[in-house]
Amino acid sequence: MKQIGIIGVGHLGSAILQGLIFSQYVTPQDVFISGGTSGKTQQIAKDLDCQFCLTNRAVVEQTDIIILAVIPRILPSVLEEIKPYLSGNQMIISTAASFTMAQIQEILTSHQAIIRAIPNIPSRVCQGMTAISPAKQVTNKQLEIVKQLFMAIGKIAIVDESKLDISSTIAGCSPAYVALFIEALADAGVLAGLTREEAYLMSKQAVLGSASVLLAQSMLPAELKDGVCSPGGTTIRGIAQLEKYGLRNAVIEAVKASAKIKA
Ligand SMILES: NC(=O)C1=CN([C@@H]2O[C@H](COP(=O)(O)OP(=O)(O)OC[C@H]3O[C@@H](n4cnc5c(N)ncnc54)[C@H](OP(=O)(O)O)[C@@H]3O)[C@@H](O)[C@H]2O)C=CC1
Ligand SMILES: O=C(O)[C@@H]1CCC=N1
Repeated sequence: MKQIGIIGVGHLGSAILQGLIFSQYVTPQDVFISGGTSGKTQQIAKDLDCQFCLTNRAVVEQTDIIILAVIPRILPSVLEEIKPYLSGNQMIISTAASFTMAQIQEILTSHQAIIRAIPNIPSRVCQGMTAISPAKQVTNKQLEIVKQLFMAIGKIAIVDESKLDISSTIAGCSPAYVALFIEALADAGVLAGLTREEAYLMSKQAVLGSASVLLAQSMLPAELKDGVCSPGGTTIRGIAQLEKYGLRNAVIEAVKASAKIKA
């Protein structure tokens, strides 16, 4: 069993932590965590019965795999801080969006085992999606360990680093887009008289069920849409309004903005 470190236990770091424990990929006592100055990390360690470290150095000194889940602005200082304590066979996994492998390597210089992995918040309940891009120097054995780790908390895709920004948007940012859709759907239900509780249950379960049937039956979204739209029925009237108000274009523009695509 490997010891896992998580440096930065905010929204994403805590989702990875909970997912890894929930999946029984690790026992809580094999996870070492450190955070910022808010005191939240100590509380999380207490709640989940994992090991709280006062310093990032202490995490590095006790673990084999180190997951960095601090915001990109803080990442350079954290990399500088841990660099003197890294040994050759430790794996560094950076979850930072838009912080490139070259930028990490420039700071860590000789360290070889570096992986960029962009998971998402549903990892918390082992329904995550992680795009993984290893440095060229990462061995097959090391990559297999990283794959197993993220497969414990969801699905994975190994991609070239050139595809990591767009993967991070499609899977990493999209839970926020989907939450907006669910909220809007529920708002409409409340407008028509459902209670907030009824509206959220119905809209959340409809989105979950839709994604589940698409995945389970390898169904195309268009097939699901066509199947729901009865001839002359209620759904097609709603679809026409979604097209009128530009749902597709709004989503495409959102992705372009998140991924900084200029097309
Ligand atoms: N949120 C998401 O859905 C996703 C995020 N990511 C990436 O994950 C990373 C973290 O994002 P997110 O979780 O949203 O950010 P948060 O702000 O929620 O979490 C960052 C955490 O870093 C801690 N921290 C601050 N300074 C230090 C330090 N010097 N050493 C150790 N820990 C520190 C903070 O602790 P404290 O609270 O105590 O200050 C905080 O809990 C980013 O790089 C982002 O690009 C990638 C995919 C999805
Ligand atoms: O908003 C962000 O920058 C991070 C990266 C992907 C999802 N959240």
